[in-house]
Amino acid sequence: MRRNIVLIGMMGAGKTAIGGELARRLRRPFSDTDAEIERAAAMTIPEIFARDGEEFFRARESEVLGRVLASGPGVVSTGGGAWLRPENRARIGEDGVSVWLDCDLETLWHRVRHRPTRPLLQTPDPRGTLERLLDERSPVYALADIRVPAQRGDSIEQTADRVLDAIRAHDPAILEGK
Ligand SMILES: Nc1ncnc2c1ncn2[C@@H]1O[C@H](COP(=O)(O)OP(=O)(O)OP(=O)(O)O)[C@@H](O)[C@H]1O
Ligand SMILES: O=C(O)C1=C[C@@H](O)[C@@H](O)[C@H](O)C1
Ligand SMILES: [Mg+2]
Repeated sequence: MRRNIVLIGMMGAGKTAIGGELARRLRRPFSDTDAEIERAAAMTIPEIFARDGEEFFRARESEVLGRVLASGPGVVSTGGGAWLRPENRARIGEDGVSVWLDCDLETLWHRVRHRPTRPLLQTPDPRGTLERLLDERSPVYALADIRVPAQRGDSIEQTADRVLDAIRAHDPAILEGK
């Protein structure tokens, strides 16, 4: 049963912000896998990357994702890399509808450039890194059930409206089911 609404996409696309808005509107529990990992580890994501490495983080991410999907129906915001692992995509497909918040490079860069909270962007050329990640990942994000454009001109409320319209068009039962 496709119970959960699962937001995927690049860092800065708005998964956390839009996910919280959707959960409030639908009165469903909201989970953010990055926040759950930080809470369980009592460390920030940059600290986990620095101490234990990306592979360790990815393993925790898959565990947390499985746990929050099983506890649905809810709204789940994933970390930007979660959808890239085939096992995570399969798990999301079993228990949720995947929604790609598709955001352009300029908007992403505008949102993430002043934040030191994304370890993958701690490179000599963070904008170039962001662009490369966007190019590499977009074909994989495109495997999501639903794509919603999420550009800078749109408010969080407008993008949340678009997500709900797109889910309704895809399968209205997702919004009705408890
Ligand atoms: N229209 C908008 N849609 C989404 N986010 C917006 C919008 N306008 C401003 N923002 C801000 O942009 C930032 C979006 O980042 P957010 O943390 O939601 O992205 P994310 O996809 O969860 O990234 P990550 O993968 O790093 O967790 C937030 O600070 C949010 O408040
Ligand atoms: O895009 C990514 O790979 C990441 C995005 C963030 O949400 C965090 O999950 C972490 O910084 C990695
Ligand atoms: Mg987030």
